[in-house]
Amino acid sequence: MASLLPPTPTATSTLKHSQMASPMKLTTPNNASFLQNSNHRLKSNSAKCHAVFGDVAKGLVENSVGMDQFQSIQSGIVQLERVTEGLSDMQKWGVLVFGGLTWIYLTARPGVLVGAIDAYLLAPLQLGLDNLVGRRNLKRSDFVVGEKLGEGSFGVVYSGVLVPKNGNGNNGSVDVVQKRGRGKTTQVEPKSKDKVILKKVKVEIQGAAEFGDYEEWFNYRLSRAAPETCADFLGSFVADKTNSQFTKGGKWLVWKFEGDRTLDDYMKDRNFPSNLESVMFGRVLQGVDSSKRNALIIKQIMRQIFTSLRKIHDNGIVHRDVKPANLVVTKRGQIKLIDFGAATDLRIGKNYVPNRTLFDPNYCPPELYVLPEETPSPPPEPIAAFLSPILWQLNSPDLFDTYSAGIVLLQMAIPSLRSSSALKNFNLELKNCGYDLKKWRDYTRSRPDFQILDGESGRGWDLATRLVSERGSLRRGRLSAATALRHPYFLLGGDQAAAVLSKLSLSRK
Ligand SMILES: Nc1ncnc2c1ncn2[C@@H]1O[C@H](COP(=O)(O)OP(=O)(O)OP(=O)(O)O)[C@@H](O)[C@H]1O
Repeated sequence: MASLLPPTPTATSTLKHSQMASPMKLTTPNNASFLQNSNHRLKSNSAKCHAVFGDVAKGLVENSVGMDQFQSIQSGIVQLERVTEGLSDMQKWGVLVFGGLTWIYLTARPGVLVGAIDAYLLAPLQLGLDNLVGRRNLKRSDFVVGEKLGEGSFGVVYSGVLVPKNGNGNNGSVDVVQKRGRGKTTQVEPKSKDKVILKKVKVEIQGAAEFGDYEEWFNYRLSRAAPETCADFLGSFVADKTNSQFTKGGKWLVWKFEGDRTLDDYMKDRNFPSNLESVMFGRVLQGVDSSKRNALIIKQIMRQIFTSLRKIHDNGIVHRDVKPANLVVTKRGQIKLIDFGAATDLRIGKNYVPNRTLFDPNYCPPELYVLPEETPSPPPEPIAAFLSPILWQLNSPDLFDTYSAGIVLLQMAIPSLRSSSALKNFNLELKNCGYDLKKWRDYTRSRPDFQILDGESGRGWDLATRLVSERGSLRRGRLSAATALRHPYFLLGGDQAAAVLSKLSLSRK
C-alpha cells in the first residue's frame, strides 16, 4: 500500500520571515522550482490578483501564530509517518480505522471531546474573564427589587433594576427613561438595558439550595455552549444582610430581562397567534390570508423551539420542563428557554437522580423519566462523560423534550387545548388512547379545530403525531429536535423567509 500520508516537506522547509516579505519569495530549498514556476504564472496574472496574494502573504507574515501552527502540523505529519514507517499496510489501516472510530466516538452526541474542552478550558477561562471584568462580583446593593413575577417550588422570581455603578455619571441612581402615560402624567421607567430578573432561592425549603446551584451551573454552561437559546445570565450573589426582600445568606440568581411576556402569556390572549405577528414578522405578512398567517407564526415558533432544543441536546442537556410558561418571547421575536432548574446534563450526569420526576405532568411524556428507571446513579464525571455516547445512543433522552414540544405545537394549533383544564382533559383522553394521537382524534368528543394542522397537506398533523407518541422499540420512534427540523412541515420555509424579510426591513429603518 502506498503511504497513507501526503508527501511531507523536510526539516529544511522552515519559512523565514525575511523570505516572506514579498509573496514572490514564498520559497523553500526543496520546492523552489515549483514556486519559481508559480512566480512566472503569478507575474502574468492581473494586478488585482497580485494584490490579493500580496495581502494574504502579508497576513501570513504578520500572523506568526498561524505559521507556528502550520509548522507544528507539518512536524506532526513527519512524526506520524516516522511512527508508522515500520508498520505493514494492514497495521497502517488498523491505526487509521482506530483513529477514525475514536474520533467518531469522541464527537458523537453528547460530545465527549467538546465537553472536555468546555470543562477544562472554557469554564476556567470564563471564570477568569468574568472575575476580571467584575461579572462575578454581584452584590445585593447592585439591585433594586421590583414586583413578584412568579413562584416555583424552589424559588421566587422578581423583576428588578441593576443600579449602575458610581463613577459612570449616574451617581448610583437608576438610569431612567421618561414616558407619557395615558393621563399625561410622566411615568418613570428603567432603561431596558438595566432591567433584570432576579430569582430568590428559597432558604427554608429542603433541596432548594441544591436546585439553585444547578440552575446557576446550567446557565453558565449554556452561556458558553449555546447562549442564543436561553436568557442572558448575569450571575448570582448571596445576600449580606436581612431586610424586606433579602434574607442574609440567601442566594439570588440574576438574568437580563428578555421580554414582558412568555409564550404562555401570549397563548392566554384570545388573539393568539396573531398577537405575535408584529413581534415575529413586523408587517411583512400583510396581504396574506389570516389562517395562513397564523400557520406561519406557529411554524416560526416551533422552528425556534426545535432549533434551541437541538442545540442544548447537542451539548448533552435535556431541559425536562419545556412548556409555554418557560419560553420567553423577546422584543425581537426570539423565543428563549428559561428555568433550567429541572434540566439535566447527561454528558456528566449533572442533576440526574434515578427515579426523580420534577416536571409539569401536562407536558411530560408517558415514560415519565428521562432515562429508564433502572439506570443507576452516575459514576464520577470523567467516567460518566466517557460512557455518555453509549448512554445517549441506548436511551435517546432528548426525546423527553421533543414530546413536550409536540404538546406545545398541539396547544398552539388547536385553540380548545390552550386552557390548563382542557389540556388536563386532553392528557387523560390521550392516556386512554394509549398515547396514539390518531386514535385520540377519532375518540375525542371535544371537536377540536384541526385547520392549522391539516393545512399544507396535513404536514403539521403528521409532525404532531410523530412527537406526541409513546417511544417505539429501542426507546426511539419519536422524532428528535434535529429530525423534526427536517420534517416536511419545516421544509417550505415561508416562515423563515418572512422572518428574514422582517429583520431586513427593521435594519433598514
Ligand atoms: N430572563 C427573563 N426575562 C423576562 N422574564 C423572565 C425571565 N426569566 C423569568 N421571567 C419571568 O419570570 C417567570 C418565572 O420564571 P421561572 O419560570 O424561571 O421561575 P420559577 O419560579 O422557577 O417558575 P416555575 O417553576 O413555576 O416555572 C416567568 O414565567 C417569566 O414571566
